[in-house]
Amino acid sequence: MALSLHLVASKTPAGSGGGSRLLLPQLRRGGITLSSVISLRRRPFWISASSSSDRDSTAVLASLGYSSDNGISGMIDVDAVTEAELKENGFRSTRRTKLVCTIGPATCGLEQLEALASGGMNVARVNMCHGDRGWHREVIRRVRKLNEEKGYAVAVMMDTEGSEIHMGDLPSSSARAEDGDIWTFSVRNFNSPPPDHTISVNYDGFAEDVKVGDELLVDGGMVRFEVIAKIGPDVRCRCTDPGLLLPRANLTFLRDGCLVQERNAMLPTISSKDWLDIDFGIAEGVDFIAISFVKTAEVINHLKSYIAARSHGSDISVIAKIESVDSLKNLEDIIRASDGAMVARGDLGAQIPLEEVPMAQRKIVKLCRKLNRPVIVASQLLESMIEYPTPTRAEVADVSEAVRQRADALMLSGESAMGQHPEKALSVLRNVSLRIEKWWREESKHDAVELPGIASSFSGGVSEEICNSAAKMANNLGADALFVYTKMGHMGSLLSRCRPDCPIFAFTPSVAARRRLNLQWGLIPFRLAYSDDMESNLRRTFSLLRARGMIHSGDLVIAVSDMLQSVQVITVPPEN
Ligand SMILES: Nc1ncnc2c1ncn2[C@@H]1O[C@H](COP(=O)(O)OP(=O)(O)OP(=O)(O)O)[C@@H](O)[C@H]1O
Ligand SMILES: CC(=O)C(=O)O
Ligand SMILES: [K+]
Ligand SMILES: [Mg+2]
Repeated sequence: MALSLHLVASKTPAGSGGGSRLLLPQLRRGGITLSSVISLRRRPFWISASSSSDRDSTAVLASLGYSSDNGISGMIDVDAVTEAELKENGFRSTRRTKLVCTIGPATCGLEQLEALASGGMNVARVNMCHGDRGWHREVIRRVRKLNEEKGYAVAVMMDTEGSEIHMGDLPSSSARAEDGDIWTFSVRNFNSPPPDHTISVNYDGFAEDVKVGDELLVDGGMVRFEVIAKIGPDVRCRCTDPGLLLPRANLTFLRDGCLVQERNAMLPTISSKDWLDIDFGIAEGVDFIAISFVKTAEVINHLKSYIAARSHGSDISVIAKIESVDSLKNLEDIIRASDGAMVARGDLGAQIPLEEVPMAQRKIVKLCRKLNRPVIVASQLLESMIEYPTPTRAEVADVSEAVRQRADALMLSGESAMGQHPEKALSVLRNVSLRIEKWWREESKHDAVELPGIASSFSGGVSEEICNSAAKMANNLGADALFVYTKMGHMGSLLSRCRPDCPIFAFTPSVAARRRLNLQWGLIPFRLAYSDDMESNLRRTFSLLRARGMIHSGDLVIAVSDMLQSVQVITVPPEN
């Protein structure tokens, strides 16, 4: 199909020498209202520029159809935190890295949830390993209630238990294993809490699978035991690396220093309990389902068909947790099949040598960016803050590195679920993200990451090219913001993938798409009904955002739309 492009300068400001791209920033600073439209296929490409006296700009706006209302009216939805941040700091310095908080006993109350929401939590995660469905239902409903009543836009992620081996509940919230202590790991069913120094294990084959001499790792090696005897359903172990035992902690075992994996192959990635949890998640309308211990792309495809059949049009994103050797082997296929990925460093560090985890993280983050899937870096980012009010310098360096790698999101686990300082931990993530992002921009480190074409259709290819060009234009012109009108969020994600210097305002008519966009780097999602008349959309958006003090006349905006597949460069006009 031939694309014909026409360039028409509709009006040239006196003395400006025309509307060349390099002149655009000067034109703007010189008080010139300038707009250009590049439209592929359905419209000619044209650029117009005018001086910014009110009358002239009004004339240009009128020529753009700005004065005609197309009948769509109503409000724009933006969350309370974003609005406050935009007003306070101006939108250039809004946070680009998104934050996920695991909700547990320390944060499940309405007030605590609100403190996290107002502290910048973009996604609340509930881990189905812990608590019962009633508990999780209550948390999800509280988050929704806060969204509805207080104007937050926190998305909900449900994380499946998976069928890996883990410990059962403990008589209290934690127990300490000391060096040389003898503990019994048992597959017996205990009706009440197990006796002292005894831990129940969820997998019936456990006692058969382990051998005397094996090393048993709790939580990826936070505590270690040596198997010293097997007596029927009981496995007696001696503690070799002391530490804290937490309820439902994951168990792995090593034989001659190597991970024992046979049993993994026997168990399904999604257990029968997980399927019930997934039904629960669909019924509660969660935004993301994170699948633990993914081994292949098939399981993701299967789950996505299942969700499509059951969720009646509502769209739930499936996040693949990369936390096993198998998932690393099939990484690209898994990420292609999923809607996003999580670098689940906790369990990953139990399956591969710890010193390999940073490389795996980097590889996963890069690949997700290439394939345009949001990626979350998770586990132990601020582990010491479970207990202490300030992080270690090493933890801050770790968070900085994830931000520098431009991961879409960072996640708190125990720090927010059961720690002493959930809000402080969140504020550390927020402050470090802001600082490192600012540093990155000051250094003007435009990414050298090569973004391969990923579209499977011509139209998809056009969207991709438009977003790549728009992001580049925004960087080169020093634009204040990118605007993207995106029905399902796809164009929004393509822009996010470019990691441009300016923030991306994403307008979508869908409440669910808006919440999902919350997981993606640099996107500020708004809900807005819009028409296929871009000029009118822009006029409305400008007036709605200007009225709320979120943009100002004179700001340079690059607008992209998925309906027209167009790019427009426009200066926010003065109020009429
Ligand atoms: N709903 C909950 N109820 C009680 N404790 C919880 C809950 N959610 C989390 N926790 C506590 O917080 C700790 C960290 O939570 P998180 O969900 O990140 O566990 P994890 O073991 O790292 O994740 P995963 O099980 O997915 O590998 C858990 O070990 C548990 O002690
Ligand atoms: C988050 C998670 O599942 C892990 O790190 O293992
Ligand atoms: K889990
Ligand atoms: Mg895990």
